[in-house]
Amino acid sequence: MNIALIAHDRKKEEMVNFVIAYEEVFRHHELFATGTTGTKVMESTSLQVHRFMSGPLGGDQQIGAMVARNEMDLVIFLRDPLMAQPHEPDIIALLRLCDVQGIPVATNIASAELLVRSLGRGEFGWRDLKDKYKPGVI
Ligand SMILES: O=C(CO)COP(=O)(O)O
Repeated sequence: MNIALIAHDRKKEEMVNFVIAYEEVFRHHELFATGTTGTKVMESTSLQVHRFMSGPLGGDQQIGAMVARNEMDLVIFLRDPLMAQPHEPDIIALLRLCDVQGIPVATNIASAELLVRSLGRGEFGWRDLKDKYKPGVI
């Protein structure tokens, strides 16, 4: 599965600790991240992460492009709900596209944990049918 990891600055330590805790699950998947988040994850784990640009410079939009093509299977986006971001429109756009495509997205650590445990149990097999599933078409 293709997994996106994104964390705002005050959530980066939480993201790194989370990825360390579930490293054995993440090891079996392709990881993508915004620039700084990806760097911090790679510095603290043995995982390889495809890094896009930093979020404020367009990284959220680059991940959004994969989401729009239904190429991302899970998005973990630890947002900072207490600090305004200069690229807020990009953030909203990314989350909107997750809803357009029906892609699982976690914006806090509790939801992330539930989704990653589900992933570890092999419960994301339905994503293999993604080419057959067209959003908005019943
Ligand atoms: O700003 C971000 C997401 O909106 C995160 O970007 P970085 O991982 O580059 O800090």
